Amino acid sequence: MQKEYELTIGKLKRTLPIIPITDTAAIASFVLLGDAELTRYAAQELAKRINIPFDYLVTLESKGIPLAQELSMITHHPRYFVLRKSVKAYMRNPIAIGMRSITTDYHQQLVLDGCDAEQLRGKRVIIVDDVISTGGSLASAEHLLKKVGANVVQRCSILAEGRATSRDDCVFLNTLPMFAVKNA
Ligand SMILES: O=P(O)(O)OC[C@H]1O[C@H](OP(=O)(O)OP(=O)(O)O)[C@H](O)[C@@H]1O
Ligand SMILES: Nc1ncnc2[nH]cnc12
Repeated sequence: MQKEYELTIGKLKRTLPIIPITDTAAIASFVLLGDAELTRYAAQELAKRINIPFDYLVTLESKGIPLAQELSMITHHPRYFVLRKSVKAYMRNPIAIGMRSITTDYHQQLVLDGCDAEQLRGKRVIIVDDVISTGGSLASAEHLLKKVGANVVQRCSILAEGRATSRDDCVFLNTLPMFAVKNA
């Protein structure tokens, strides 16, 4: 099996290791955390593609957080919200729903602090994440936001992977293929 994948995002290039995630499938591992240069550049490029007025960006713990931070500042929206993957003791009236994503083989949850939910009610929000793959994380985020009365007006990510590459309801900067594990 191929060991690495050469990713280009505009003027930047990264070499991603190809990592098996099941007996039959592998992904090019795109870990944004720690890559400040790519985070800022991707946020600048996504900002150019946001084509609708909005009140808040919303992202998912964890790899979406630095991207949402940069994008919030670039678009002059100093407050953004993070959907967490566990309930924390400091949350007030947390609201949780189930979630599945391609990188995690167990059922996870997505959690919104109740105070954040109050602020999001009736607002126009854009969901931002680093990668959309099965769409499971995005679907759960959207479900949770609708449940609290927020209006999702756009979805954006740096990359669309596998089946998400044909989605026309998300803005993304490039695509990532999935890989077959040959000796499966
Ligand atoms: O479309 P999906 O199949 O749901 O995959 C996309 C999700 O997977 C990644 O998160 P991950 O679950 O790896 O968690 P992490 O960001 O906390 O590492 C990524 O940041 C997305 O949120
Ligand atoms: N290729 C990838 N790398 C890291 N996290 C991911 N989540 C979904 N696809 C991913």
